[in-house]
Amino acid sequence: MTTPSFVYNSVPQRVVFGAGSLQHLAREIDALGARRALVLSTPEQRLQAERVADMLGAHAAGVFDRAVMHVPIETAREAREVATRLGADCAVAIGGGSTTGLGKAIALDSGLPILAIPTTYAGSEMTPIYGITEAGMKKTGKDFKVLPRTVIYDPELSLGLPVGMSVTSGINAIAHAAEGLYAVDSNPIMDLMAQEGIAALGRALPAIRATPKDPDARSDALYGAWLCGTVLGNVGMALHHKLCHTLGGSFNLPHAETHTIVLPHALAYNAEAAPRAMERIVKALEGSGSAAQAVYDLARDNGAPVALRDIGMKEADLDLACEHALKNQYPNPRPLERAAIRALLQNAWEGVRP
Ligand SMILES: NC(=O)c1ccc[n+]([C@@H]2O[C@H](COP(=O)([O-])OP(=O)(O)OC[C@H]3O[C@@H](n4cnc5c(N)ncnc54)[C@H](O)[C@@H]3O)[C@@H](O)[C@H]2O)c1
Ligand SMILES: O=C(O)CCC(=O)CC(=O)O
Repeated sequence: MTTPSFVYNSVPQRVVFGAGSLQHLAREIDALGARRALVLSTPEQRLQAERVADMLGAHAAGVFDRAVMHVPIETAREAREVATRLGADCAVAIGGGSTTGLGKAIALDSGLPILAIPTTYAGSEMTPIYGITEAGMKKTGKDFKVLPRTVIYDPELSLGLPVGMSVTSGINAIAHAAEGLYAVDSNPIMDLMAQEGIAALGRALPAIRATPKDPDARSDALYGAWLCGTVLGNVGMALHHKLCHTLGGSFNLPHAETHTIVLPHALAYNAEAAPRAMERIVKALEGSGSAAQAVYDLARDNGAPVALRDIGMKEADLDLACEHALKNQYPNPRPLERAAIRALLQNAWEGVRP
């Protein structure tokens, strides 16, 4: 096989990886040239945020603990005001995609550098993509100002991530890599990262289910999340991400669970149009059937939800979801066909194995 032509953009970002790597926080803040860090978290992770602020000592400007999913504009404004009032010259985001997303909303406005400390596998820390919700509509955009300058991946911080959330968050990460493998602007470097990322999560999730505090499995999962997040940040996403964005944004479905349920069906939809991508997914997951089945089995066998009806989606809303998904055209290996997408949504709602 000859190597195809491609464009690859490399972006400067520093990653510090390993159990206990949070101990290097002060050094990393110093390397950013920052003096006063505003620490961000959700209310649930306030204690972790306070620990981070304690480690920063005089370099902590304060803790803002009101991050919530999908970054409501009101929260973003409040956090921006707090950052200005406290004279922060850097934001430290400890948590999942919601907290990193809040840091991005501050950076978008002020250019403040972000140091991200991810504790889920969503992968936002590796992307220049931001999302802000205003008047019930989530808008996303891309700006390199919001890409965290430094990321500290410390698997010890995710030891307490509940098993259910670990599995769905891990499959959210797999979705980034899977769609990266058939992206219009894919490239061989991202393909390598995608396959390696899927394989790491495919190994890690069952191990986490068996032993939630297994340090090696947590480390493997975070490594996979890093690789998959990098793919999301570098190449364009397709039908699957569009569907999840619609289902999350318009029907208020939970983010990682929605990804987990929809991915097998989106892969089945694209299977014939993207055979090489499917082969790589099957290989990474050591599956015996199709890529769609391998992802479905990973979810089902590890206790994750497999049906949209089980996470609050109404059957009566499937037509509207289909309309939304067809509204804007976007690249996808298989053309967007109304009847087939409606069938995909029905299958995902019922939770049938593709
Ligand atoms: N911009 C991007 O590139 C990108 C990528 C992926 C996801 N996202 C966004 O991120 C959001 C979802 O992020 P998420 O799935 O990470 O969920 P989340 O950040 O909302 O976290 C879910 C819950 O888990 C808690 N939590 C996180 N880590 C924990 C830990 N180690 N132990 C115990 N509890 C923990 C959080 O405090 C929160 O209560 C969505 O809004 C999504 O759109 C953005
Ligand atoms: O930051 C966002 O809200 C958009 C990117 C995103 O959520 C990626 C995903 O669907 O996992």
